[in-house]
Amino acid sequence: MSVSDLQKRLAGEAAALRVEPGMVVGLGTGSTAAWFVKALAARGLTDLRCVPTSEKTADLARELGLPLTTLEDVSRIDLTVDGADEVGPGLALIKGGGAALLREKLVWEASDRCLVIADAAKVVPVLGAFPLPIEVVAFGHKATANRIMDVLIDHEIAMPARLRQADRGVVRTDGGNVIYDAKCQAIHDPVRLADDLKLITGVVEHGLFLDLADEAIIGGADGVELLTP
Ligand SMILES: O=C[C@H](O)[C@H](O)[C@H](O)COP(=O)(O)O
Repeated sequence: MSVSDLQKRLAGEAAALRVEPGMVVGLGTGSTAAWFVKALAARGLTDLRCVPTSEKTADLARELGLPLTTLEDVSRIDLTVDGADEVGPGLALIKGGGAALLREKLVWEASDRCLVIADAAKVVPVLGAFPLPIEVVAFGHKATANRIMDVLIDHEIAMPARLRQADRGVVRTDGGNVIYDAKCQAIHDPVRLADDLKLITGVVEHGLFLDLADEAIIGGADGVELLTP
């Protein structure tokens, strides 16, 4: 197992210990969240109800026997545990590397507590080295991308956002949208960028998760470290 996988696993296992019987739990998406899901299933807690943030996580949870529910069927979620692509100052995050940002944000915002789990390399002094995912409605997405570019230029970001592609063509999210990844290098004003992106018609969501994480468990060389905003 690679060093980063080991650190992701440590963080996921530590997070699973935070879950108590009877809780409604939000299950994040990605390789780190998958360690959490496996560790949670291994605890065999009773009366859990789990809200997955993607079809992929739902498949894994189902396979491991975790009881699933939906955001429509629960009024609140007690605790959501999820990974991140970057963890910046104040626990500002970039998420969406796995294309699950919209469902993730919906689940996070419905949660009483959000716990982010990551390996040490994800902790950064300034957000933006990881390309910022922006989820866009497929209809007219090139026109929307032009308007995204205008906003990026206003934020002194010169690189155009790129339509995310995979081996099988353009990536579609679980909701059928497409993703543009913006190489920002450094996001100096994440709050203003988040607001400006949300004002563009056709932008469904972006991967800036600001003021949402209550705590982070970071897996490192010497075990886990806890971070708070
Ligand atoms: O859309 C995916 C999510 O936001 C993931 O939580 C994020 O990309 C981190 O993934 P990983 O744990 O695989 O690095």
